[in-house]
Parts: sequence; C-alpha cells; structure tokens
Amino acid sequence: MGIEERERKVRKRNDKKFVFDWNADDDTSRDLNPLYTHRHSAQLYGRGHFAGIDLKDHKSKSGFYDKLMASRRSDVEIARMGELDNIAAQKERKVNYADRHWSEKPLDQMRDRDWRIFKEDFNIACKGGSIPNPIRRWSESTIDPKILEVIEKIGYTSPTPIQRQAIPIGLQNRDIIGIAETGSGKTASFLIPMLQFIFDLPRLNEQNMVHGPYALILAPTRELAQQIEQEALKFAVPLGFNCVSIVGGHAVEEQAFNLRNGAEIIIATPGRLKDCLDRRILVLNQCTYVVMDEADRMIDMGFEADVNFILDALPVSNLKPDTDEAEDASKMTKAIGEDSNKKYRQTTMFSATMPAAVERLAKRYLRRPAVVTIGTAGQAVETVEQRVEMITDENRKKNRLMELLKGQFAPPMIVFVNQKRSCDMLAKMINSSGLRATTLHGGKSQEQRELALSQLKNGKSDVLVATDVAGRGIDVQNVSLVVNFDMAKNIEDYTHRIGRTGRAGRSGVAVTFLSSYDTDVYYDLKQMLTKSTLATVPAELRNHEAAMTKGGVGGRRRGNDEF
Ligand SMILES: Nc1ncnc2c1ncn2[C@@H]1O[C@H](COP(=O)(O)OP(=O)(O)OP(=O)(O)O)[C@@H](O)[C@H]1O
Repeated sequence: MGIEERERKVRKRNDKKFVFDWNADDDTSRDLNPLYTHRHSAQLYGRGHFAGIDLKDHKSKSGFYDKLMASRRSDVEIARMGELDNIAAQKERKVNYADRHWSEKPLDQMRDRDWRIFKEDFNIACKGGSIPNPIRRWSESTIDPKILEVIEKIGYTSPTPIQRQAIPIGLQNRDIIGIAETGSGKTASFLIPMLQFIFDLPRLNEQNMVHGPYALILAPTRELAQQIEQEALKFAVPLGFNCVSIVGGHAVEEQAFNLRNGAEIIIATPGRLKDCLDRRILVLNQCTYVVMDEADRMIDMGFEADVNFILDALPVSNLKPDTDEAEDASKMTKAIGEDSNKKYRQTTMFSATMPAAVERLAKRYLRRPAVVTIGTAGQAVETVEQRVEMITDENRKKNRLMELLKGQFAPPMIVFVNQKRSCDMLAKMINSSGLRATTLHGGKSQEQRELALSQLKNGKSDVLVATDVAGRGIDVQNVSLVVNFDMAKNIEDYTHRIGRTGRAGRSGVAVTFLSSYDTDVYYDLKQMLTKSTLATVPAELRNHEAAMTKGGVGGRRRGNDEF
C-alpha cells in the first residue's frame, strides 16, 4: 500500500533491559517544549515563604494601602487610632514593669514566677508541704530585730542560699533536712531560727534551769562541736544566752562545772552527752529544738545507738503529730494546749551529703520534714578546683606533695591521709623541708587537737596533716590547697575534705592522688569530676574499667582504718 512498514523490534535474550523510543545517536540534549526553553528563576524568600511575591515587603515599600487608608480616615478615626496606640504602649510598659528582675521589685510585688526565678538563681530546691518563700534580704525576714542587729554586727551582709530557704522554714517550726555544700553557712541557718525559738521562751532562771537546755546541737566530732560553739557564741553572747559544749577529751567535772549556771543551748558529741545523761549531770526535760549536724557522719562513726538514746531521752509530750498538721506552719508555731510556753519540738538535720543510711534516723525522729537542697545533693562546691593525679607509688606521692606545698599555694594548707601514722610521718617530712606542719588525728589528746587547729588558724603552722577527724565542718579561713595524699574511702568523705577550701565563696584547689587501690571510688569520683565545671577527668580514670560501673570491679578494699 505504499506505506513503509517499520520493522518490528524483536527483543532478544541478550538485549538491554531498557528499551527507549529514541536511538542512541539521537540529540536529546535540547527540550522541544517552549515552556522549558524560557524558564523563570524562582523568587524565594526567607524561611517558610513560597516562591512568588513577598506581599509584606511589597506593601511596606510601596505604602500604597497606608496612603489610601490615611486619605479616607475621618478626624474621629484618627483620634481613636492615637488612643489605641497609647493603650498599647501603656500595656507594654505594664508588662515590662511586671517583668522586672526580682531584685528591682518590692517584696509585695513578687509573684510566683519571681520566686521561681529567685530560687533558680540561688540553686534552691525544696519539697515537703507548703514551703515559705525564701529570704531576699535580712531586712525582709521575720527574724527578730535584735537578732538582725547581731547578724549585721557579725558582718553577714546577705544570707547564703541555704540560709535564705532554711531560716524561714525553721522560723515556722517545721522539721528540716538541709543539704548544702561545704562552707555554705549551714551553721547559721540552724542557729538563727533556734535563737528565735529560744527568744520566745521564758528566760532560764534558778527554777527552770534544772530541767536542762532548750536546744541541743549534736555533732560527730569534738572539733566540729567546738566550732559550732564558737559560731553560736557570736550570736548567743550579745543576746544573753548561755551556750555550753559537752565533748569528749575534757574532764566530765569541768563540763558539769560549766553547766552550773544552766545553758539554753548545748552543743555535744553523742558519746559524751550520753555519758552525762547516764550520770545525771544533765537532763533534757525541756529540750524542744534539736539539730543533728553532719548526721551521716555520726552514723558512719557508729553513733546511731547513742543518738537514738539521746533523742529518746527528750520529752515526748511535745512531739509533733505524724500528720499533715506537722506541715502546717500556723499550727506548728502555736503553743501546745493550755501551756503558752510549750512548743512543738523541732528536729533538723544538716549536712553536705545525705546518704540513704540517714533516712532511718530521719524517719524515726523527724515529722514531715521540709527538704531543702542547694545545688545538687552531695556535689562538691563549685569554688573548688578539683585535680586528680594518678599516682600509686608512695615515694612519688611524697615528692609530688612537696612540690605542691612548696609551689604556688600560700598557707594555710591541709593534707589528708587515711591513717594516723601517715600523719606523723608526713608532718616530719614537711617540717624538715622548712614548712611548719602540725597533725590532727584521733590518737591525739584533746589539747593537742585544739592546739593543732588553732595554730593553723592563727598562722603559726602552714600545713595541717590530718585524718578524716578534720574532714568535716572544720572552718579555717583561706585554706588555699587541700591535698588528698590518700583518696578518701567514699565520695561523701571526699566531698567534705575538699570542702575545707573554697569556703564562703572564696576559691581553692584540691589535688587528689588516686592510686590503683582506690578502684572502689573510681566510679563516684569520675561522676563528681564530670559534673564540675572546674575539673577534668584524667584519661586513665575516665577509661578505667572500675569507673564504668558503680562499685568498681575487684578493687582492693582497704582495711578499716582508724582515724
Ligand atoms: N551570710 C553569711 N555571710 C558571710 N559569711 C558567712 C555567712 N554565713 C556564714 N558565713 C561564714 O562562712 C563560713 C562557713 O560557714 P559554716 O561553717 O556554717 O559552713 P557549713 O555549711 O556548715 O560548712 P561544712 O559543711 O563544711 O560544715 C564561716 O566562716 C561563716 O562565718
């Protein structure tokens, strides 16, 4: 029929998989569709815009609508617009005013949000019932003006974070568990509400002093008890209260003598106090305010039974009920029953570390406590730069110690060891190098212990070599360096030891010699260093098998060292 018949392509087995309409030698590089030959370049605007015209931009540039609308507006409308602008500006000013920083607001304008920010600023966390607002300034608190006067005289210009939150709770006569880093002013945070508490009770006289003190502070070591006494005396003397410490190492007769005039406040170590109670040198018939400072340490040191004995010797008639009432400030601050002088007992615990073992004590003696935590519980204070050096060899440790002590740091400095005999040995070595060293451990007499501490405080010695007896609570100003010649046996003791420096906002350095015998604490130490912004974790510790899981692996436990 004249039509050329196209030969049908027969697909063979070996043909390619894809068969196209064009031949391999056709020019397919040009598009035949004209639409594609005259392409638009897309107008793309900022994120979220599609291609096309940016209406906002267009409008703002041309001002077309604005001009059109303005030409159509009546005078009334123009006046109304002005009013609306004013209202908007006023609203904005109001919002800005309400959003001022808490420090710029009077107390009565503080809103919940401001208090939340305030607590965040000071790293304050609390739980347990209704918690009163923290203190922004001393002058804004409900502390008695006479006590405020003393605070001012002592020179505490503003409260520390634990004081900000624990004091108002204490003033409401609520039980407290207070956890705050070392050197953060915990002592005053239980002393101030205690003084206020005593303030409202009748003064001690010949008749009522035979019933014993109003308040009792228990501390694990003699040094800590005496230090609390010194802090308490700063307040008690100007207020006319008597304050006596009952600690081991001094003759019982001497302490009985000190008690002859009665004392509103007793500060004691559990063992000696139990002794005095047993011998009837002292009774606790009207004691209604109890503080357990470093409660965890008291348990560690095996004082739990003594503490129980003492707390069981307190009168039970003023125990708080174990109900929601114990969280109700209005009920807890009222007198009990008919007797206007009878108050509910307030029991508090304070420490920088609160391991689970303390819970037993807390459950038994505290009623619905408010728990105040500053920062992260058990975390080292951020003013201490923590350095860890991996050294096991004793001689290398000694050389490195001397390098540190003779280096950039100024006295006073503290060296911690785990055994009494290491104390004396290192002190000898330090003394022979020209620096003046003293020692503090459980094998020393009380006089020697007190002398060692006072020499470090008054600059008569440069270095204190001590066991954990000095690890807690000891407050020596301006300690620039703490060396853990031996690593502490647990992370709590480590935290307290390094807290001897970097106190009351000052900075300090803690160097720890970590040996291959300390694998039990590798994990906890690594966690602690990782959390601190001022510490680096040595690679040897970071990658060590024992630092991967809690409890470590196969570390050689040290014997039960005596302090
Ligand atoms: N508001 C304050 N302003 C200035 N200094 C203060 C204030 N409160 C306490 N201090 C000082 O801070 C130092 C540390 O206080 P304190 O011994 O009470 O600390 P701490 O928290 O009990 O420490 P640790 O846990 O080691 O026992 C003390 O020398 C104390 O006089």
